[in-house]
Amino acid sequence: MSDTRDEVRKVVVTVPATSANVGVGYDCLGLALDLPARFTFEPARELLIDGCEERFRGEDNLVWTSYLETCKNLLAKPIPLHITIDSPIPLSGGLGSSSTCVVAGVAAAQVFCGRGYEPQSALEAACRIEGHPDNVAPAIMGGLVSSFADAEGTHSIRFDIADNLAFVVIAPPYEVRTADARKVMPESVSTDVAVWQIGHAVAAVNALESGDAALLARACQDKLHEPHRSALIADYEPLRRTALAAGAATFLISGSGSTMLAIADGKAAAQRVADAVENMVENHVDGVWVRVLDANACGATVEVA
Ligand SMILES: Nc1ncnc2c1ncn2[C@@H]1O[C@H](COP(=O)(O)OP(=O)(O)OP(=O)(O)O)[C@@H](O)[C@H]1O
Ligand SMILES: N[C@@H](CCO)C(=O)O
Repeated sequence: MSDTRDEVRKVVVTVPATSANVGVGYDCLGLALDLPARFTFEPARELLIDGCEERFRGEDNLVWTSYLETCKNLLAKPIPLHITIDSPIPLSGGLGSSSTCVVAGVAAAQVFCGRGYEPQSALEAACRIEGHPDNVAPAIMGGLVSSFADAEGTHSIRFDIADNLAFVVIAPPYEVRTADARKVMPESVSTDVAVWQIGHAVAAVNALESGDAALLARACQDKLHEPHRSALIADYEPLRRTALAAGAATFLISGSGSTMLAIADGKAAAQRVADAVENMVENHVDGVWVRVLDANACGATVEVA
């Protein structure tokens, strides 16, 4: 087993927030948003983690465990690190906060093990740790990514997202556990639903790439998971009604929730949607976190000093 290299003084990994599923692409599609988490790694005498909540500062920190796992797979002895986490991504779930931690830990291990950052092997390692590609793939590659797995591994295909589309992330102040959101999924679906999903998913990818907001509105009509999961988000219906009435082209559950995502044609339209959901009088959601974001095109970046 080789030693990780101690001549690297500092590694800074920046990873964007991501929104998995994009409505009709359950467990396949994901897109990156311009809301980056920044992780700084410096060699230290012993593990030290700061910048995050106290409960995440121990040996079970996801950045650290992803770093250790990757060092092990690269047959390198891990060096202790001082990890500083600076993340604006809400923990309430649905914006890929765990994927940012996994990608950062994997990338840091590659650099400290002397391999240099390799996005393709980072993607494979991060998929193994996270268990599914729909957040880690866009977190690494940026843009919109469609993934599928076969006997040879995971294959991720990247698409650019049109500049005119703007994203409104709406995070209510409560969590939906992914395990609970997966429990409500049907065990099987009819051929009609499968055909509906395939046609709509292809159209949704085209609409996001071309910026055709009218097509996006038609295409993002999910029958696979959202009808079952929307009941788990207490404020889903009033938020959806308000966002669509204010001009959103479509309104989706981001990942497994509880965050929701409205997509609008242009920043001004997106801001109107954001203002409408923040200022709802009837059914007002106390503590809702709302941001207007662009798509992120470049994915994770790694700087080494
Ligand atoms: N800023 C952070 N600092 C430390 N740990 C974090 C941070 N953000 C996320 N985590 C880790 O990731 C876990 C959250 O993962 P979870 O999959 O439940 O949410 P998510 O990634 O936001 O949701 P989704 O996968 O649906 O987008 C936390 O419990 C913690 O272990
Ligand atoms: N595709 C996953 C994302 C959650 O991490 C789901 O919807 O359950």
